[in-house]
Amino acid sequence: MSYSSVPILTARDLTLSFGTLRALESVSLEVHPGEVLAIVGESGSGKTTLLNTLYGVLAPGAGEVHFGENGKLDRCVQTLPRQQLRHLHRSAWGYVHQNPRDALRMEITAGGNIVERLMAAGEKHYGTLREKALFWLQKVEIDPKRIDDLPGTFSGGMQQRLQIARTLISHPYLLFMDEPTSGLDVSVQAGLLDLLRNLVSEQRMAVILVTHDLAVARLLAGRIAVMQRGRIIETGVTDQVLDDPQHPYTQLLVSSVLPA
Ligand SMILES: Nc1ncnc2c1ncn2[C@@H]1O[C@H](COP(=O)(O)OP(=O)(O)OP(=O)(O)O)[C@@H](O)[C@H]1O
Repeated sequence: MSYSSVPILTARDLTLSFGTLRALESVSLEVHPGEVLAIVGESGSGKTTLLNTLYGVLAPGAGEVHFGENGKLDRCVQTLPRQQLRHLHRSAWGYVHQNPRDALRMEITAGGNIVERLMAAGEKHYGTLREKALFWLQKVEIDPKRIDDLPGTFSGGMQQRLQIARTLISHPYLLFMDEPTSGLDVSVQAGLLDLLRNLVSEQRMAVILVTHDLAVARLLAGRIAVMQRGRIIETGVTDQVLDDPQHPYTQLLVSSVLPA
C-alpha cells in the first residue's frame, strides 16, 4: 500500500520522562487516513506511554503532535484548549482500553453506554437513541435483548464489544487501541479480532494499535513501528518488517514469537 496522502496525525521528536526514567526518546511517526499502524515491543518499551502522549493525556517534555483532517495538520494536541481536547475525545477520536471497565459506565445499561456519545452530541430523542443502541449491539454481535442489562452481567469479551460499540457510534476518524484483545481467552480473542478487522475496514478509520502480540499486528495492521526502550527502532510495512526484520532487536522479537 502506498501512502501518498497527507497524514492525519504526525508526531515529531517526542520525549517524555518519568523522573529519571526516559520513557520516550525522540519518537516521530505519521498516521495516514484509513491505515492501521501497530506499535509493538516488549513490556516496558513505552508503547502505552506513546499512545497516551499521542492522544493528549500525557504531556511530553519535548516534541509535538499535530493533527487534522482534509489535508491540513492545523491543530496541535499539546496546545489545544482542554475543552476542545475533551470534545475531540468524545467525537472525532476514539480510545479502546485494554480493560473495558476503564471505559464503560458500569452503573448504566448496555444501551445507555452505547449511546452516551450521541447524547453528549445533543441527541435527545429516546426512539432514535434506542434504535441506534440496538443497531450497534447487533453490529458487535451482542444479543439485542441484552440492551437493558448492566455491563457487569456481561462476559469480558462482551464488555470489550460494548466498549467498541460505544466508541465507534460517533464514527471517529482516528481510533487509539491499547491491547484490545489481551486478557481474553484465545477463542474470544479470535472472534473479537475478526470483528475489529471488519469494523475498521467498513468505517475507514485510521487506527493506532498498541500490542505486544505480533500475530495481532500482522492481522490488523498495514504498518508497524517497533519500540525498544522508548525509541522506535524499526518501522515499515507489517509483512516486510515481520518477514525480513532489519534491526537485531526486531529479529529477536520475531524469532522469539513467530514460528520460523
Ligand atoms: N505513571 C508512570 N510513572 C512512572 N513510570 C511509568 C509510568 N507509566 C509508565 N512508566 C514506566 O515507563 C516505561 C514505559 O511504560 P509503558 O507502560 O509505556 O510500556 P509498555 O510498552 O506499554 O509496557 P506494557 O506492554 O507492559 O504495557 C516503563 O518502564 C514503565 O515502568
